[in-house]
Formats: sequence, C-alpha cells, structure tokens
Amino acid sequence: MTTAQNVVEVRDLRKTYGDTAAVDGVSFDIHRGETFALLGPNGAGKSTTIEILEGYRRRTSGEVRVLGADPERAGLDWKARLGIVLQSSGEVGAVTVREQLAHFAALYPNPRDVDEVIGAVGLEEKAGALIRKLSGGQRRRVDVAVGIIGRPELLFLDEPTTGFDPEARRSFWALIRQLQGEGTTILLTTHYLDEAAQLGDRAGIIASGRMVDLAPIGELGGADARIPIVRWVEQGGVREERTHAPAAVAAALIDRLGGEPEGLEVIRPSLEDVYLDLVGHEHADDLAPETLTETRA
Ligand SMILES: Nc1ncnc2c1ncn2[C@@H]1O[C@H](COP(=O)(O)OP(=O)(O)OP(=O)(O)O)[C@@H](O)[C@H]1O
Repeated sequence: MTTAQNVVEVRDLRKTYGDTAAVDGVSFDIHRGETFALLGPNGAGKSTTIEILEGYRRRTSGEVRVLGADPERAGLDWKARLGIVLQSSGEVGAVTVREQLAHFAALYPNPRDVDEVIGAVGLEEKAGALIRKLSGGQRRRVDVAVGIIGRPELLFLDEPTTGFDPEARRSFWALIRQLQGEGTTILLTTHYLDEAAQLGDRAGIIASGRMVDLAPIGELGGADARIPIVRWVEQGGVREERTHAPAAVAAALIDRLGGEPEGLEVIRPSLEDVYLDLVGHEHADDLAPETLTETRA
C-alpha cells in the first residue's frame, strides 16, 4: 500500500516485449506534492513505465501502487484522481477548445472552471476555435488543459511541451508552479533538461530500461559530478584536474609553466554534462534543443 507520503511506489518493475526488456527492474517512489522527473534517452522505457502507472499497460512483473491502488485493478474513482497528458494525443476533433474541455469537465466530480483552465494554458483567443484548426503547439496546450481540468491529485506529463515555442514553455512552467503550489503531485518526462531543472524536485534517469541514478536534481551524478574541472594542454596532451578551487589551480599552473597555459579552460559541469556522463554521450542528439519553433499543423 502507498504510505501517506508516497503517491507512487514502484518496485522491481519489468516489462518485456518478446525478448526485449523495455523496463528492466525499475524501482522508485514519488512523494506527495513533489514533482518527479523521469529522464532518459529515446527508447529508455519512460513512456512504458508511465503507461503502466496510468493503468494503460500491463506489467510483466514487479509491484506498482498509485494512489494506494494497483493500476491494473483500479476503477473509475481512482482514474478520476489522475490527470494524464499522453506523449501524443492524436486529438484532432471537430469540436472547439471550450466544448472539448466542457466535455471532459463533466466527467469529473470536482472539475476546474473551463474558462479558468483555458486562460491558464493561454488559449483565450482560441477558446471558440476548432481543435483541428490549431497549430501543433496549441493542440498540445489543449492536451495539458484536458489533463488538469479534473483537478488531479497526481498529474502525468509525458513530454508536455514538445512543439511549444519558448514563450509558451515559460507560461506552461508558470502553470505547473501554480499546480505545485496547490499540492499536485507530478510525474514529468521531458527531453528538455532545463525544464526538468526548472520544475523537478527529484529525477530518475533511465537508460536501457534501468534506473541509472535517482536523486534531487542538483545532486544527480553524485557529490563529485559538479566539481569544476581545470583543463589545459601540456606537452601535447590534454590534462585536467577536478577542484573546488579552480583559480588557485590555474594560478599554480601559470607559476609552474611560467606563463599562460595552452588551451586553459575552467569547466563547470552542467546538468547536461552530468546527464550525458550517466546515459552515454552518444545520446546527446536525443536532448531537445533549447528552443523549438512552434510547428504548424
Ligand atoms: N508495444 C510495443 N511493442 C514492442 N516494443 C515496444 C512497444 N512499446 C515500446 N516498445 C519498446 O520498448 C522500449 C521502450 O520504449 P518507451 O516508449 O517506453 O521509451 P521512452 O523512454 O518513452 O522513449 P522516448 O523518449 O523515445 O519516448 C523501446 O525499445 C521500444 O521500442
């Protein structure tokens, strides 16, 4: 059973497709009120994990508790306590934004106000527009609106801002902060590490179906991962030293070499550096670029 502090408990979760282990023994908890970011390269097993927690996929083995219930056996009352933003909704309905939200609001016992939610996702000017006439980024905002209309206790956001322009992402972040302030527990997957850093309390990093690290975002990679690195070239070879005192190391180098060291740089590892050290630098291309232009449908 989930404890009062844990909204989600996952123990040794496995999901295999034929011979392929999509999720290969993953364990983690999500505490009430926290935002947990699940990060990892394409095909790592994030969506499979989320869909098992949502009750959309059956697990091969392991234990899962979400809001005190096993998602494979939970009923509609349980589902009404979840908010779900799938990776892609495929929603192209011939209804307006307001009609769509009113439709979903009617399914929940204590929904948010439709126009308030439309405002929160920045679609006031499109409230009367047909969803199929919206841009990709605008449709994504409708997905997010549908996910929060039922005032969920636990919100699943699977790559929620894909296709958002930078301004839309910033207003989305403000919306999520508002939900966090109201005590909503959130499970987020994203390929934007800055988004994870902005919104997440803790993160789990999955690679090839396994959890390779799980920690508060600022502590991923372990205590030494963020220590600055002084790098320089000496006698044709690249040298480096990890140090909390990069200026002193550089000064000592200048002293020893009798001048400016060749190629001197001080590197402060970013979240991206730490992440790529954990999952492998060959996955750098899976990370979302800092800015994406909104895609037109
Ligand atoms: N229905 C399925 N049948 C067979 N294999 C599947 C199925 N669904 C997912 N997989 C495989 O399981 C693995 C994990 O996929 P999953 O979608 O969970 O990854 P992900 O981390 O969400 O990736 P992405 O970031 O690209 O969304 C992949 O190798 C994928 O090809």
